[in-house]
Amino acid sequence: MGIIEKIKEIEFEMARTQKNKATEYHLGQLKAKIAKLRTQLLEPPKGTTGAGDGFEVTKFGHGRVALIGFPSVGKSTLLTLLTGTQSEAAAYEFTTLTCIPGIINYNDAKIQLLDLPGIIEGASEGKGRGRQVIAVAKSSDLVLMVLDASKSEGHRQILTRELEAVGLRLNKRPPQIYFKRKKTGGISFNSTMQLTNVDEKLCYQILHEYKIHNAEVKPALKPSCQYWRFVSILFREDATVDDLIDVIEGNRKYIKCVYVYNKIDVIGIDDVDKLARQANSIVISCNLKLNLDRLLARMWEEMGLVRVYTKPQGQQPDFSEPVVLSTDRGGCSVEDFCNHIHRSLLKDIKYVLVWGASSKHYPQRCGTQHCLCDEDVVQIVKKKEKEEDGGRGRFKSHNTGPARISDREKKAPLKT
Ligand SMILES: Nc1nc2c(ncn2[C@@H]2O[C@H](COP(=O)(O)OP(=O)(O)OP(=O)(O)O)[C@@H](O)[C@H]2O)c(=O)[nH]1
Ligand SMILES: [K+]
Ligand SMILES: [Mg+2]
Repeated sequence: MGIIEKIKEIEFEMARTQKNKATEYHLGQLKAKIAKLRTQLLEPPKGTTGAGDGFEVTKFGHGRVALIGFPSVGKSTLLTLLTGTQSEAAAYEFTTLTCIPGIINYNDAKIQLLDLPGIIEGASEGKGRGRQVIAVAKSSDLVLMVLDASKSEGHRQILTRELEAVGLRLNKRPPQIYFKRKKTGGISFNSTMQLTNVDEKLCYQILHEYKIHNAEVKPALKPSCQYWRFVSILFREDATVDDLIDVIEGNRKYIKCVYVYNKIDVIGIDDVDKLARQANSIVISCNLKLNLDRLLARMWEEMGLVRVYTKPQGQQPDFSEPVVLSTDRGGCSVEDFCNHIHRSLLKDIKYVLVWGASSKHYPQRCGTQHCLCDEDVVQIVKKKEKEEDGGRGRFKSHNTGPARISDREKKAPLKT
């Protein structure tokens, strides 16, 4: 029996099993079984790397966004509109067959946008080009799930399920469960609060499930797994069985997702209003070029991008080319900023001067752990270098609290 058939069989068994206190352990075990099979399914066939056939696109710019959706929802039309790169759009399904990259220039940053073939139910099991598309989604920093506003709401659930099946978790943070394998010492199970979903017995049962798996199936694949009998687990929140399995599997990817409802030109205003009010959703029309600026602003926000402008000592800030950091990836502390410029810079730094929303006064003298905000200006003061004008920057005299550097100030010369 193939892996997919095995998954189907267990799913069938789960559907038949009543959900109650008595069956809770059995259901938990079945869930772990499915998770293990899905992980096996993700391993590329022997002798291949997994991607291939036009889907290998080099990362570029300050972040990567993937367009995921059913066929003919308008993904290619959207890519062409936002990036200027032509991606063929047509009224028939599966017009796009590979991954087409484009670049969005926004706020002095470059965002890589990827157009992809449409996916359908069963994509996670390899239907169509589902597996390749999902692999690209996993490599991105943000997923735009493009939906046809005139079609069934069920599409959103189907796609979410397909992505979940391969270990993608949308708009969710990793479970607060500490999980560590040990070489000796048995299993220690602790929690910082009352647990309502998982108890010690269920937890042991799930672990047991994994031990058996690793004894039977090539332990060489994951050498560390032979020690899974010895683990320490600490629940820091009232997590579920699914959360526990996610932590044990350890290969989940937590990605933000914005649901983009396209083609609102063909539905009524009441329906548009309903869709627009849903969480993590935005409504657009490619045909009427409606709301595309809002979509860009939303992408920027979700990616947590932060522009930092450098100001050399005694000179005007360089507003032409920011250092772009991300709060989600890599962080946006002064240390991250310095590492971005040059790896050896950090050890030479005495402190930095910061103007902008993150500083309490203008300029603020900050250490390397200070967190920077979008559009801050930073001057690096190295060891043995003298502080310029003793901090009497032009912003200081009329500072009234945290504020962004305005466009007017960017254009005006900065007195130093
Ligand atoms: N009414 C309307 N039609 C649109 C809109 N955006 C795209 N379309 C049409 O929808 C059809 C499909 O557009 P595509 O951009 O090819 O869709 P896709 O999602 O890339 O499709 P596949 O590559 O086949 O998965 C085309 O006929 C477009 O003209 C829109 O905002 N409103
Ligand atoms: K199409
Ligand atoms: Mg297309």
